Amino acid sequence: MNVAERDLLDVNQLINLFDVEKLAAERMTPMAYEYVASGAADEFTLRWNRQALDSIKLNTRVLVDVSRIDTRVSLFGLDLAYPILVAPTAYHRTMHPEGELATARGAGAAEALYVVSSFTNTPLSEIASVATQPLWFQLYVSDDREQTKALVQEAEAQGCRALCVTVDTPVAGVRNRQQRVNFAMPEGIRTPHMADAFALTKSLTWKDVDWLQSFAKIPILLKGILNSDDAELAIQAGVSGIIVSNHGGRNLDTVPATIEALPRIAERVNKRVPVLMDGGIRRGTDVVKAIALGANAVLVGKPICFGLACGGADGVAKVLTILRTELELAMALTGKATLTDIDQSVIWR
Ligand SMILES: Cc1cc2nc3c(=O)[nH]c(=O)nc-3n(C[C@H](O)[C@H](O)[C@H](O)COP(=O)(O)O)c2cc1C
Ligand SMILES: CC(C)CC(=O)C(=O)O
Repeated sequence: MNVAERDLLDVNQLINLFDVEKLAAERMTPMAYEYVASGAADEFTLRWNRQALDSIKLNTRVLVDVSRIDTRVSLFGLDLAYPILVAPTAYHRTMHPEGELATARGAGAAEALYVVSSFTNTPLSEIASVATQPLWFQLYVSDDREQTKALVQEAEAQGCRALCVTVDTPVAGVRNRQQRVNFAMPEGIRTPHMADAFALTKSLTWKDVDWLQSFAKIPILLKGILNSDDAELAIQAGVSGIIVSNHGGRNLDTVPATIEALPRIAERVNKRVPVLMDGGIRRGTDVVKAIALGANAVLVGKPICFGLACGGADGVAKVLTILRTELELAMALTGKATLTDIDQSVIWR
């Protein structure tokens, strides 16, 4: 049996996103698994992201015509089939030999937008050449601002439709589980767009946001906002969108779950720009909850990595298709035929 056949066999057995992680744990090197699965320090935030979503109850309406469920959403002029994006995650060749190429193919097959990390193991030009759905680019600003400017221009040249500037990582968090396995790039795997994690700048400020906007030709979103005052500053700075994120619990431990931070940020933003959210989204009902509490769309990180590890492009597509299908079922069962119908009334108070 070749790798592709084995991947497919396994992918067909996956029923939900928790199955995907279980199989991935068997399939990945311990180093790669720990890198993906772990959170910072004592992993309170990592757990809270899930617990907070689980603890929200849904309020249903019956006798609503749900024969046509419409999950479409428009973001910055892009029409997406459903409001679930592939979050930017680093180092995909540590998870599957085809790395980011498989991720792009899987996202394409599942009609999902893929946000490509600055820390790819594959040149962006190659990823763009296999992508069949829009790409966005996640930008890490490095100490060398000329390198950063060249990277933005490369992302634009490769057709990326927006930039997600990550603002929650002046340093990576206390990642004890990564330390225990001495996480490092395996021999022969490179990061063509970033020297290494030490190149990240610690001096990123609102001035850099102005600077990026002075030459970027595509919309800029700030990824990693948890504080509504920062959301306000982001809007004053003129950014096009906000991503509420705690980096999947990987940076500062004991910050709140993103679903807890989302409502106050959404309230402050008051629809002036789109608000996206990530962290712990594993079920279609989680997507409904995020939209009800003010998100225009969500992103998923770890499940995509695990899907990739289980079955390359097919695994990525499977994760997205499971989540999309669950979202459609959750909408039908709550009596919400379109995303705009999903408001706070769907949350049980
Ligand atoms: C393995 C891994 C690598 C990540 N790499 C990046 C990255 O390069 N840039 C970035 O902005 N966020 C990165 N993140 C954070 C994700 O974009 C996202 O915020 C987070 O994974 C969402 O939470 P979830 O994994 O619970 O879905 C990474 C997350 C994981 C799990
Ligand atoms: C190189 C790392 C800082 C990439 C990242 O964002 C992560 O591992 O969470």
